Amino acid sequence: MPHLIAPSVLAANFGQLDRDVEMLNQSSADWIHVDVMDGRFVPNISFGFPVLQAIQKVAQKPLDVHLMIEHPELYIEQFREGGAEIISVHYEACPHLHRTLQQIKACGAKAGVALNPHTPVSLLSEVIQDIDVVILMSVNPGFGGQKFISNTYQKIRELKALINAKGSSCLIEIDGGVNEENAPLLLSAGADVLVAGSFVFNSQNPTQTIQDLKQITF
Ligand SMILES: O=C(CO)[C@H](O)[C@H](O)COP(=O)(O)O
Repeated sequence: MPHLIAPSVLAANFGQLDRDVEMLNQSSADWIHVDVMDGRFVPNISFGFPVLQAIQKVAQKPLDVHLMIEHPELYIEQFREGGAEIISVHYEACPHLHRTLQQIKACGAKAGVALNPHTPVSLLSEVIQDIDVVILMSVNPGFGGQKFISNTYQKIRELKALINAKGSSCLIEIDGGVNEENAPLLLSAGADVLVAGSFVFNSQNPTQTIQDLKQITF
């Protein structure tokens, strides 16, 4: 499967969100990554339902919603109604992860689980067959523009081995500090989806930057 690119609108210009989402529509982006932060699970607050709905009105690509929130199970249906096609919750925020994954699937979305940098992939061993996407955080969640954590390469290889061992079809998504230098290494380690925020939106030509990420061969 060719790899997927999911630009993160966390790094977009919120004063011109329509314009930036329209740029993503016209680009070779595959998904639109939407980071929801509650100021409790992570030390930052991004946005919630009204902004998601504003994105949904314009977006013509699947919305990949990454919930960096406590008690995500309280809001799954609302995020689905807001247009989320992929809903990812954090392993660290879900004491009843299996139940939360079933809840996400029951409302018709793809189910994702995100792991903080310190969380081992082996903890997913009993649920990997129930997961559509694992997000490996390659920065500590909460802020865009941080430095990539290089331990991620090893985690990708471990996760790939777990996926293969269990016969899962789960995708591996990498989120945080992705750029043109680490992207080929991430893909060769086994990543399927690359999230990129600052690298895309802070570039001179975001459309071209997305195209460059999409065309990486390794
Ligand atoms: O989940 C996130 C932050 O918690 C962002 O999606 C991630 O940091 C991407 O931004 P950048 O590419 O700027 O690192």
